[in-house]
Amino acid sequence: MTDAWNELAEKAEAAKSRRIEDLFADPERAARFSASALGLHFDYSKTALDEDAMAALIELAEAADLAGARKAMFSGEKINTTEDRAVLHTALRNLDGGPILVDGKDVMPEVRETHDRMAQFAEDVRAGRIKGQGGAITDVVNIGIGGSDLGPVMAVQALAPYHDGPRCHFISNVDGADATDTLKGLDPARTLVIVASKTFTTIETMTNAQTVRRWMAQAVAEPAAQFAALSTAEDLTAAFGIAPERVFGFEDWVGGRYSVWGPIGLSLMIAIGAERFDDFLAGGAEMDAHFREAPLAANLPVLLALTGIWHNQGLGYATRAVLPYEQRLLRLPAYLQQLEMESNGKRVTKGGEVLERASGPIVWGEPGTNGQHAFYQLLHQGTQIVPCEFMVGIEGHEPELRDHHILLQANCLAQSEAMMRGRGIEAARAIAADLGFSGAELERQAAQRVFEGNRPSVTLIYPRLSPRVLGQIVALYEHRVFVEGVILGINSFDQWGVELGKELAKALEPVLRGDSDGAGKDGSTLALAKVLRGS
Ligand SMILES: O=P(O)(O)OC[C@H]1O[C@](O)(CO)[C@@H](O)[C@@H]1O
Repeated sequence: MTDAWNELAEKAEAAKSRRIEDLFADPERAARFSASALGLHFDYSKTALDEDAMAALIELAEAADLAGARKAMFSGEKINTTEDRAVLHTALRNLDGGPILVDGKDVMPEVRETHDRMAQFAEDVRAGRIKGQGGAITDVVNIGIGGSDLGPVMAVQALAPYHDGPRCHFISNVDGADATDTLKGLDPARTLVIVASKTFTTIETMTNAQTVRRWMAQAVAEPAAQFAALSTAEDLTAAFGIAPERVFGFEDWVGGRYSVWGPIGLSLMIAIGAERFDDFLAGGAEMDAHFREAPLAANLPVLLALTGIWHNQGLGYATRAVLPYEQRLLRLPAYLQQLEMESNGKRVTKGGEVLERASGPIVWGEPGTNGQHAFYQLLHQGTQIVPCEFMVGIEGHEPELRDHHILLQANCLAQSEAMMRGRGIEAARAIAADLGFSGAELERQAAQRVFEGNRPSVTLIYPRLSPRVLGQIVALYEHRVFVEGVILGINSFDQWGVELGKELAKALEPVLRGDSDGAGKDGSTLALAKVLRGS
């Protein structure tokens, strides 16, 4: 691996003196630095990558035995080594596929059985065969956090044009404002509550679940009868009082941030129906097949990962902006934050050695065009370089508003063009002169209008954002994170970094209630607690 990393460092050093725009002297560059599959088109030509750098990146992937790691994941090996678990979210979308063995047992019959039970339940709710105590279900409230919230919330919003079921709402934050504002206006007697928690112990979710049950109890005789649960912990769902036929279980080989494909996706299934949910799964399965079969140099998740490695570990750019030009992908950046940062934000390798390089970028973003009127100023002229990932659909869902869509696409392309080309001092001077400035003032005004350019971006183009296309995109990003993790040598499937804060919060509760003096706590924490207690 060291040789491959050294090789990459050399290529990155060489690239620093290169202007991306100049690489387009090669008329074939856009074709050679892009790839298409399954109707998706990924363009990475507006980066400083050249053939040599690409070869070094592919070599890095090969040196990390990406092909072997991929095979291990898909075949149910326990690649989550700290928790001794297989990683098989791909099994949840393998409905038409063959057996997958974990500890010698085929997991597919149970996956299919749970999927079919979910589908029956979802369709019964949608058709009014499963009712609330005041009539047909009009609203569904999903209570969950992290992976038990972000996947469904992102997908439900992304697929709004396909909703024909009850309205879906989401409560995640332990801030009582979330439950209060979400429940306002809902009829408890016609609301289905889904408690989504892999562990069924997460404090935020359990606190919200108790609160919502009390809200429900004020209006109906049997509040628990209007609850369902999605969890691996069936003993705890029973203790909460949820009937077994309303519990949809899954195994520990589904990581929270990879769980939208199974029971955690129930709210999505109720919103869009079982058939369309299956299209979403089919899209994910198509991406799985592509990831397994396409050669590395034409493999979309691999290419996305390699451009990520190039920008973060190679060139040292600390953050990455995800910029979907699709308002319905409003929550995709938050979803990807968890997917990428909880998976790869690690300090040591699988073997426990401290990482020698950055473990992954800070991922952030907002839909365009809104972001253009907010933070793009820094992307264009700020002193830090932020590689951008643009996303845009060939078509929207509003054919009657085609003008809007063309404007959206034009803005998306204009931004990546502006980032790459910038605007030199001569052009800036001409603008200042046109505005009537001269002499020293002209120079001062012109300097403000210079864009250095040479800022890298990649662009993903997709057909209309249908359930199938969304499935492809989500699986694309999952595998991208996997590839990056393999190259870095880390375990992308545990999340020990979230534990310490949870433990400390538990210990601080009595301090904030005034039941403990917080002996052993630092001075700042005690002083802040005192201010919060108002004493
Ligand atoms: O589904 P659960 O067990 O409630 O966990 C919710 C989230 O909390 C985390 O464990 C992190 O705290 C995430 O990995 C997970 O998605």
